[in-house]
This record gives sequence, C-alpha cells and structure tokens, in this order.
Amino acid sequence: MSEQKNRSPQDTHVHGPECRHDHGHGDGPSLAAEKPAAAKPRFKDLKVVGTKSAEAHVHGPSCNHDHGHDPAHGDGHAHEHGESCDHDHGGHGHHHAKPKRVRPPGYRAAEGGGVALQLDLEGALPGETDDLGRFQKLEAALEAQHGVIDVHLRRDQGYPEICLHYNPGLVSAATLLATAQRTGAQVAKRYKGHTWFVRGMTSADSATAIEHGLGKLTGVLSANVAYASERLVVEYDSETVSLKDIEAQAKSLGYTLEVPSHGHACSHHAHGGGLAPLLEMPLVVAAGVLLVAGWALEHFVPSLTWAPTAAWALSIVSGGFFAIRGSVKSLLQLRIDIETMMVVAALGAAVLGSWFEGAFLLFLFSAGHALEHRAMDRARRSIESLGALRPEVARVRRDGELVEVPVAQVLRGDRVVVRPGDRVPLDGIIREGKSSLEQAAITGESMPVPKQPGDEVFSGTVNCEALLEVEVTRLSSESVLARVVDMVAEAEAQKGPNQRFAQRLERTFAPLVMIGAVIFPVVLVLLGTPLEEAVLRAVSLLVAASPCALAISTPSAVLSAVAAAARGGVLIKGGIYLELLGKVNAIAFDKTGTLTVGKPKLLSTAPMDGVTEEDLLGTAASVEALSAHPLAHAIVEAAASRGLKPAAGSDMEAVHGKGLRAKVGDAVVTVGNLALFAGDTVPDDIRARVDRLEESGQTTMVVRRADRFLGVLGVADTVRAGARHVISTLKQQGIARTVMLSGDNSRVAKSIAAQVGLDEARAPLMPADKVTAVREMGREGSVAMVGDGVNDAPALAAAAVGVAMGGAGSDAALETADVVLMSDDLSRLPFAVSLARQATAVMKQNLVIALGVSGVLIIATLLGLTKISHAVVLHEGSTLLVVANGLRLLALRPKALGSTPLPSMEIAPAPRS
Ligand SMILES: Nc1ncnc2c1ncn2[C@@H]1O[C@H](COP(=O)(O)OP(=O)(O)OP(=O)(O)O)[C@@H](O)[C@H]1O
Ligand SMILES: [Zn+2]
Repeated sequence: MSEQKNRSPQDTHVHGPECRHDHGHGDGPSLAAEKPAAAKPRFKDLKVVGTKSAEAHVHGPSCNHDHGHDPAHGDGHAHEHGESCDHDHGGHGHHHAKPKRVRPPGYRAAEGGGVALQLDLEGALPGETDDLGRFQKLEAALEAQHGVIDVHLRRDQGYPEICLHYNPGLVSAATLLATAQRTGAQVAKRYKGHTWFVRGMTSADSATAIEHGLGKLTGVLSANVAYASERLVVEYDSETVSLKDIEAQAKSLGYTLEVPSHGHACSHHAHGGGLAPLLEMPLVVAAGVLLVAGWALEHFVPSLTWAPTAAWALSIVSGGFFAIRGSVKSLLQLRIDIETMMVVAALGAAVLGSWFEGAFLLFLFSAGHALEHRAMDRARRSIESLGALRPEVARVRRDGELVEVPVAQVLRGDRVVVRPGDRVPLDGIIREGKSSLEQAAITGESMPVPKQPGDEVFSGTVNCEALLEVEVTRLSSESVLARVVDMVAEAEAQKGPNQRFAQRLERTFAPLVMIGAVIFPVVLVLLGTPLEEAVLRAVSLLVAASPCALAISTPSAVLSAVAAAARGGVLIKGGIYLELLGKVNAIAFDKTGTLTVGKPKLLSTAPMDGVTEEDLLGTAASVEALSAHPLAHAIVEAAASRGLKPAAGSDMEAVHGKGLRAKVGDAVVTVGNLALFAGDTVPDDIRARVDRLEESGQTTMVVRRADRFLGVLGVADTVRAGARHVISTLKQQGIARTVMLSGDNSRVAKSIAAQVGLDEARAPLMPADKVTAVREMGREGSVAMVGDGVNDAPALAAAAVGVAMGGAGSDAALETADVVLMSDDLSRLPFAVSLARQATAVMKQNLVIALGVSGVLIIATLLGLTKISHAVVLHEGSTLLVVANGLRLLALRPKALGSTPLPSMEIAPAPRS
C-alpha cells in the first residue's frame, strides 16, 4: 500500500512491482485486512515454508505440508503438478500468464532421493508473482547451484511457493537460501514490465508481427499486443535491454510506441496514425469511382484503348495506397503479411494485363479494411467512453478559495467540491454533505446510491443531489475508473486458448500460403496450363488463403465482450479469463459478504453463571476492536450501542479461521470458535450454550479471560437479497454444481445454503481447506470461486477463475481476482457467465467462418473453380462477417438491471436433523 501511495502522477509504469497491492498475499492464507504490514514478507525475512525429507519419490509426501493433507496422497501431488497444466493450452508459457495456469517449463520429474525445501515466492521474489519470466530466471539460478535436483512452483497452499528439491549431502539449506535471496533480489530489480500504446497497426496481423519482432530482441521476455485496443505489454530484462531499445525496435518494424497516460489511455485516434484515418475512406471511394470509370470507358469509348487501363492503374494506386505502403514496409524487413499478399496479387494480375481484376481486388480489400477499422473503432470507443467520464478539472479548495485545477495536479488530501449534476473528478471520501450518486460508470447500475460523510465516492460517478466536499484519497491516475479502463484495454493481451490458436495458425499460415503461391503456378504450367492463367490462379490462391478473417476473428470478440462487460459493471481482466469463465461448470461461493450481506449483528449473549452480560460483551469488544473481521464489527458495534466503553486491548494475535487473542489489562483474552480452544478443557456449560445458539442458526464466539470462560456470543448475518434467484439462474444456465465454502459452523452454513438453494455447504473450513476444496472441485470440472478477494484470496487464486465482488470499494477485490463484479451485486454473476459463454461461442464461430471460407476457397482455387473476384468478395465478406459477429457482443447488457431488489431474508434456524 505504501508503495502505491508513493507513486507520482507522472509515473505511468503499469506493470512494475509497485502496482501490486499486498492484499491477500503473504505468509500463508491470512486475514490480510488484519495484518497489512505483515502481509507482504520483506526480503530479509524470506522464510522456509517447509522442509521434509523425501526418500523414495520427490513428488510424493515430500511436498505435502502438515495441513491435514491426506497421507495417501503420494501420486496426488504428482497429479497436482500435472493438474496445473490443464489450463496450459500451450504457447503462453512466456506470456504474462499466471504461474498457476502454466507448468513451469523448467519442471521435470526429479529422480532419486533428496530433500524438499519450500520458499514463499512472494518473499523470494518480491513484486509480481504472476510473472513467469521472473520465476524462470530465479529457477535457472537455483538449478545451476550444485546439488539442486529440481525447482518448481507449487500453489497447493493457495499462495505460490518455490519447491526446491536438493541433495543435502551436496549443498546446505543455508547456501540455497542465500542463493535464492541474492538472485531473487537481482531478478526483482531487473525484470520489469511496461505498457505502451502502439501506433501504426494497419491490420490484425501487425499484432503478430510486433510480438514476433520484439520477441527477437534479447532481453525481451514477452511481448503481447492487444490489437483491438492497441496496447503493447512487454516484460523485459532491464539490464539487457532498455525501454528506448524496445521503442527503437518497434520503430524499425514500422510502429510508434507511446506511453499511455493512465486511464486516458484511449485518447481518440484511429488506425495507422496521422493522415491514415482521414484518407482511408476517400481513397476507397476514389478507387471505386475509377474502377467504374475504367469499365465505362472500355464499354462506351472503345476507341480510347489506353484509357481504361489508365483508370484502373489509378484505381490500384488509390485503393492500394496503404496496402502498398504497408507491404513495402514489411518487405524491407523481409516479412510477408496479408497486405503484401494482396499487393502482389493485384500487381501480378495487372502485369498480366488483367488491370480490372487487380483494381477490383485492391478496391475490395481496402473497402473491407476501411469498414473493419470503422467497426473496430466503435468497439474501441466504447472503452474510451468509460475513461472519458472523468472530468478534466476539479474544483479544489485551496487557502480558503475554490480554484479549478486539472485533475492530474490534484494531490491526495486535497478537498474538492462537487456540485450537484457534476461528475466526481477524483476518488475520495465525503467530508461534508449528503447526496446520492449515480455510479453507472463504475458499477453499471443506474440507480443512485445514497452517500454521506465518511463514504467513498469514485471518479466518474455523478453527484445527483447536493453539494459535496470530498477529500481526495487517490491520484487521478490511480482512480478505480482509471485502473479499470487500463485493465479493460489490456485484457486482450492476456490471450486465451482460442486467441492463441488463431494467432498460431495465422503465423504458420502466411508463409505457407506464399510458398504455395510460388509452387502452385509452376505445377500448373508444367501440367500445361497457359502461364497467364496459372498466375491468375496463383493470385486467387493468395487471396483465398490470406488469413484476414482469422486475424480479426478473436480480437473483435474479446474487445467487444470485455467492453460490454465493463459497461455492465463486470471487469474481466483478460481474454483468457473470458474463455475460462465460459467453460465453468461449477461455482464455489464464500459465505460472508458473498452470499450474505457481510454485516453480521449480535443476536445473543449467553454469559456463564456469575458473569454479567456487560463484562462478557465488553471484554470481547476490547479484543475485537483490534480486528477487521466482519464478526468483530458486530461485537464492537453492539458494545457501543449498549453504551459500553471497553478497555483497550493490545498485542493482538489473529488465528486465521478460528478467532483471536489479545491482552486486556494483564489478562490474555481469547475470542473465537471451539476449534480455537481445541487443546483446552472447555466446560460443558460452554458447549451447551454454543450448541443452543448454533441450533438457532447463529455464528458463535466463545470468550475466555485468562483461565475463565465468560460465555458465548451469538451473531447472525443476513442473506443477500436475490441470492436465491441468482443461484437458480446459474443452475438454469447449466452450472452443474454450486457449493458454499465457509469458515463458519456447519449448521449456519447449511441453513444459509438451503435458503439460497446451493447444492452443498462445506463447513467449517480453514482458509487452507478452502483452497483444497476448490482444487478438488477443479479435478471434476472447471471451477469459479466467488468471494470478496480479502479473506479468500488464496481460494480465488486456486480456482480456474477467481471472481471478486465489490471491486469498486475494495482494492483487494480489484487486484486479486481475475473477474471483478464492480458493484456489490451478485446478480452480475449470471451476466458475466452468459457473456463469457457467448463470447467463447462467437470466437469459435468466427474461427469456423474464417477457416471454413478460406478452406473452401483454397480448394476451389486449386481445382480452378473460382475467379479472383469471387475469391476477393468471399474473403472480404468473411472478414466483415467475423467482425460484425464479434461486435454483436457489444450489445449485451445485464438482464436484471434496474429491477426492484427483493427484500433481504433473515437467517432462519437450521433445520434439525
Ligand atoms: N475476529 C474474530 N472473532 C471471533 N471469532 C472469529 C474471528 N475471526 C474468525 N472467527 C471464528 O472463526 C470462524 C471462521 O472464520 P473465517 O474468517 O474463516 O470465516 P468467515 O469469513 O467468518 O466465514 P465464511 O468463510 O463463511 O465467509 C468464524 O465463524 C468465527 O467462529
Ligand atoms: Zn514438489
């Protein structure tokens, strides 16, 4: 957090370590909110998470921790290593994917004996744990160490660990630790990420060209282009290559890289940069007019034999202007792309005297492209329009006066005044005034939300009623909206299997087609076809096989889907998550704050004989005041509302999933569930009270001061309005399995599960058990885990797709999840699922259309059944069809929007069994 705060407004570095929050990571599944400082292990306390000797098989029990894993799990571990490859659809090893989805390339089954040592990845490699390139460097350094047998990543604890298998006879743990520390520090400083805008991309295969061209640069670990939103995300070794080098390399490829300003990322522009967008359409029109003119001259003024040819030649120049320019550029780099093919085809036709065909080809090609660009611009603008909702200036109170200041110059702590009707310029907290705010820009909901002093407001939302004075808490570049716009724009760069498939095909396609176009006419001529016809058919083959439609098939779908989702209040952080979410058939839910409102209230106090209610509640409140757990809130609030003034506690120690301990005066007070007192003798009176409260559906907390049990407190939460409806909708959508994972007692969990209509409730689970449960479910299908991103970050990470709710109000949710429901509204989940499914379906349809049309055309051309003009029409037609099909997704809206919320249900007693 502190790193985040220190960022200057000019700092546009997007993927560096400073962009990470420290929520939810840390030395084990932790209640991050309770220990913000300890959550991110600093380098010096790099800690050994576990060491065990492993005799027979290194991947057997050696890798198990003592968290109650099944001992008969020997091959289970090997399976887990394998399991992590389930999501690896090849090819994205280097590409900014999370290690959890990728089998580390360095992984190999170690043979023979050895000892396994586990290091917390966050500790060993501070910064981005998601970045496989950095891990590989560390891995290489560790593997080079004498005595090391194997190094790999493990995630079965819910947080990444480096698992080091070594021969203790050859190297000591201390040496390994030292090596890990040294290299980790180097790697952390050296390997960085950066995002640019790319100018000058003319067609979707430019993306492939850039990725390829930059990938060749030494020191570049990965380069990913989001074609549709024109972003380039590069991971690089800062000691080998500089940002300038990368920019220069891109320049030599013919593209300009610009540093995006946060959130204003998509300042308006169009493809090609400069004049291109303005000239594109007029040139197409001119080419068309000249084409017709040539035809008219040929028919009506046959005496002027040179005139039609001249008109068509001009048409070629005009229609092919950008294509010729582009292909010269790529030929200079010895690269062949679609434009090159088209230009070669057209010129080939012309040289052979078929001027009309040549002109017609380039006219159709350029018309198709111009339309495609327009369509993609529309999708792009829908992302821009998100960012455009942020005002440019803020009215800031300075020295008692109101001055208008550009938002980029407003600092944290400044007071800004927001008039009714204005959009909020920066994120902050209301200090004065009460109003309602329409937050559609962030959450997609159009109903205004009432807010009062102390509440958070977001840049881009509209103040509906009264004057507000807001204390700025985030710089303009860090606002929720700015980050969302950035994440949406970069989503396409995190490519899913369909995207990768299209790209790989395209990359192999183009050269093959060129080779075919050379061999094919030669064969034809040898078989006795006249040269001219042979060349024309070769040209037709070029057209038929050039992968235009393939190149645009997935970007159009991903961009549209991600933009539509963002407008509906759902942030999808990558094409890969879109595809994974589309495949999900089981969903696990956290309970508190997800299925319930997350604001539990104290219902019962059950003091022991001789203890007053005040003493019981007050003592518990002294301790709970130190905790950020929702249960703690209930206690503290209840104590305050009864006018109690609890003594201050100190030295708090949270026991995850069980409760907490702290000192109050001289005595240690312990508050938590029975599991927390597992080693002690608990009086029967206490057990009876716990039983009674649990039976009535309450969450119980036992309170003990020193050795004396004071009593039991009972708390209950409210089920979310509409949760039941959401679950039944998900079931209608075909989600086969819905499970609740709860840390609460099983009676409460079962009662709530029954009320909302879940298939199963698993409770009580420790945070690590939630991870195990998600993994188990993952073996049977593709699982999404839905939670708040704070307490359940490890479980979110363990699922194929981690979905967090309430992203607008919680940095943890925004940063840790793969998919974020911006509002605190569970009904966005079915929307996200159906959108993801449709997007995946559209991608598949597009691939079929693109490959189908190409395939048919190629065969027809080889058999001599088609003319160039047919080939061009079908080819451009399929390209436009694919784009239009993708853009269809832009129109998708959440269904339940604006419907009246159902009343909340109180939790009913659990059914007795
Ligand atoms: N601050 C606390 N004070 C008292 N008891 C606590 C506290 N934190 C946790 N507990 C006990 O541990 C149990 C599990 O807590 P945990 O945080 O794992 O689950 P939860 O978030 O409350 O519920 P869920 O997992 O269903 O969302 C609680 O039900 C409670 O009994
Ligand atoms: Zn291992």
